[in-house]
Order: sequence, then C-alpha cells, then structure tokens
Amino acid sequence: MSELTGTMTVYPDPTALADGVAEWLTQLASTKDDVFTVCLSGGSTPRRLYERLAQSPYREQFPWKDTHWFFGDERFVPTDHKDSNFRMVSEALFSKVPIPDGHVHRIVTERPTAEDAAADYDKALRDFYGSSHLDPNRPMFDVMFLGLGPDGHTASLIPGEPILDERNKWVASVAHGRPEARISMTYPVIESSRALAFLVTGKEKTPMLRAVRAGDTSVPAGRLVTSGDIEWFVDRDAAAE
Ligand SMILES: O=C(O)[C@H](O)[C@@H](O)[C@H](O)[C@H](O)COP(=O)(O)O
Repeated sequence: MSELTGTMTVYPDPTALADGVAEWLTQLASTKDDVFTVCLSGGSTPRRLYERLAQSPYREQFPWKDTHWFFGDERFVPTDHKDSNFRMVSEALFSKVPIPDGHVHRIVTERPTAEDAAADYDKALRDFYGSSHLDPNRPMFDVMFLGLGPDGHTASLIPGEPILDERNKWVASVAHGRPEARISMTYPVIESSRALAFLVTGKEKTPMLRAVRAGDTSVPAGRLVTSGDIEWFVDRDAAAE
C-alpha cells in the first residue's frame, strides 16, 4: 500500500484554488537560489492555475528567468490543435509572461509517430538532467503538477496501458489516449520530484480522490511512490466537505 496521504488544502472553489496554488508555487520558487524546474499537467483544472500565474501579483513576483518548464504529457497532435497541452499553456501563461528562450521544454509532436516524439523527449530530459540515472537525492523537478481522472489516471498513465509497467524509459507513447494517442512521462521520472502537486476539483473526483489518498494501488495514480512532498490542492466539491 503506497501512502499518498500527503497534505491536503481545501479551497472553496476552483478560482480560489488557482490563486492559492499560484501563491504556493511563487513562494516555493522564490526560495530556490538556482534553477527551478516545474512540470506541467494538462486538463481544465491546471489551466486556471496557469491563467492566474499570468496575472498580478504573481506575474511580477514569480522568478521567470530562473525557471524551466516541462510537460508531464501531451496529446499526439500539432501544437495548434485544440487538444494540445502546449497550446493550452501557451495561451494561458507562456504568451503573457517573460520566459527566457530555451526555458520551455515542450514535447515536440511534429514527428512521424508518437513513439518518435516520446524518444525525442526522453533524450531531451536526460540531456537536461545531465545523466541517464535518476538519483533519488537529486530529483529532476522541483514541482510536478498532476491532475486526477475519474478513472484514477494521472498524466497519461492510463488504466490498461503498457506505460504503467515501463520502468526504463523516462517517456513513452500511449496508444489509447483519449481523445488521441499521447506521449507521457513514466513513473520513474514523475516520481523524481521534490513535490508532487495534485490539482483536483469537482464532485466527480471525490471517490477517486479518497481512494488514491488512502493508497489504492489498483489505479495508476495510486501506484505513485515518492519520498518527496505530496500536496493535494482540492476544491470543496472534490473534498465533499
Ligand atoms: O493531458 C491531460 O488531460 C492530463 O494529463 C490529464 O491527466 C488530466 O490532468 C486529468 O484528466 C484531469 O483533468 P481535469 O483536471 O481537467 O479534470
């Protein structure tokens, strides 16, 4: 049983959650005296956070020049496609704040196959990390943002997909993503984070939120194992309070 209890902060609604997490991330980033690395999630809940970060006071306070941005997963679509996570984050955040060139590390989907795109990003991560061995004492990310699907998926660690058993690759393709094939980080690299920050809103998530926090390893999110911090940022509906 892997305990994912962590710390849960309950906000009245998704708007308050976005502001609270923006504050948390800004404070965390400001304590780091060197490069700060954030891995982003897709989904509607994280989008509110990205939009809030682009507004005052975070727009002025956040250390954009010291931060590198990564993607935990991506849909295998062009970057101008409505389902692209990169497009979503670009519209919500990247286009509105002063991020230095080379600090956004997107999953390049303009490749012949999802497998090619995954292999490219796998190499890019290893190059950035500077090694092909993930040292538990040197996590790759300061913060890994994760959503939670009603079926217990997170990133594109989707029930029934071979990626759930992938322990060597850092990035793999997911043939049966919804609505398209996907590219996703695997467990080892997602777990190589100082903090896993789950963003969960809505009544439909309540059962899975409770199950995963209680350590239900029958679903993908419940199988995450980390020595880092676990932060649950949820709204009142998801917490069913
Ligand atoms: O690319 C994606 O869509 C995410 O990787 C996915 O794992 C998402 O985080 C969950 O499906 C929750 O999404 P919501 O927060 O929108 O419910």
